[in-house]
Amino acid sequence: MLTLDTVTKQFGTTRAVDSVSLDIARPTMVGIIGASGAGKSTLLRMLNLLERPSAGSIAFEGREISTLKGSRARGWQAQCAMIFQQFNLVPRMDVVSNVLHGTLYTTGTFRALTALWPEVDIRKAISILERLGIAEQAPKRAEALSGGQQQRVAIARALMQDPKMILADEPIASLDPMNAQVVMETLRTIHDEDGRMIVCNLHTLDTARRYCDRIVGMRKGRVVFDGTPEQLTTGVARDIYGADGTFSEHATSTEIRDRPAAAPPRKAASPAKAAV
Ligand SMILES: Nc1ncnc2c1ncn2[C@@H]1O[C@H](COP(=O)(O)OP(=O)(O)OP(=O)(O)O)[C@@H](O)[C@H]1O
Repeated sequence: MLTLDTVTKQFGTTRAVDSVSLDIARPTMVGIIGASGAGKSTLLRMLNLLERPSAGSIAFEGREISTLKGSRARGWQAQCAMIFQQFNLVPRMDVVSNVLHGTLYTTGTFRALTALWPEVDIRKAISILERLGIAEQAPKRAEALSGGQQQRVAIARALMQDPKMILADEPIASLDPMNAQVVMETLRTIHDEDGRMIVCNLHTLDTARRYCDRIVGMRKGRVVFDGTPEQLTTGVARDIYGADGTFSEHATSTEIRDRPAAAPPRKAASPAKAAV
């Protein structure tokens, strides 16, 4: 499904991503972990063409995407929605218009400039907001919402694209533990219910273990771990982070492990499942 073959990204003398090869055979929830500067964001940004590889290839369903240009590149970006740590909403615009911006890859900017959204799109946007539990926020300005609500608006905007894959670059890094939990459960539910691939950069080990089927550990641009949550032991994590014996998992924890039993149904991760 998604195949990276010796993908490298060089910025001047910095090799941000170094010969990364990954094969993800079916929609999976993948977590990418690693210390700051390990290359996680650069890897994600290459997947949706915000950056181009210096070498190597990225193929989705057998089609090379890293060399796509113009409308073909935009077509791929529509299938490969991205959400960011800082939400990237238009703060003074109402929530539903922010969500409708998710259609721009397919409809062009004219709609946004004129705000002439087709009723069918408005209904779709509201139904996505309902699904994410924030429909009552639809008329409010985005800036009036909490961080967790804003990130759910960003997820709604991504879903408006009906993407095959959602890329999330540190989606909970700006959120408190409760909002982080809501956002991660939202992404997991979208994965479970819609069968969309989700690739998520995460700073916190407990979050990666809890929500992802497969975890990729990066260090200095290279993949140094690729396995299941169960295989991500403290010793392995210490290697990924290049830490010594004083390494404490607590330092990378969002402390959302002990949430009450209100979690949505979650597929159990298994070695067979993750080995894709
Ligand atoms: N546009 C750029 N120009 C030059 N160097 C860059 C650029 N983007 C990233 N880098 C460098 O590439 C390396 C990897 O950065 P990247 O942001 O991908 O790491 P990261 O693992 O996502 O880090 P963080 O968790 O802090 O976001 C770093 O050394 C960074 O300074």
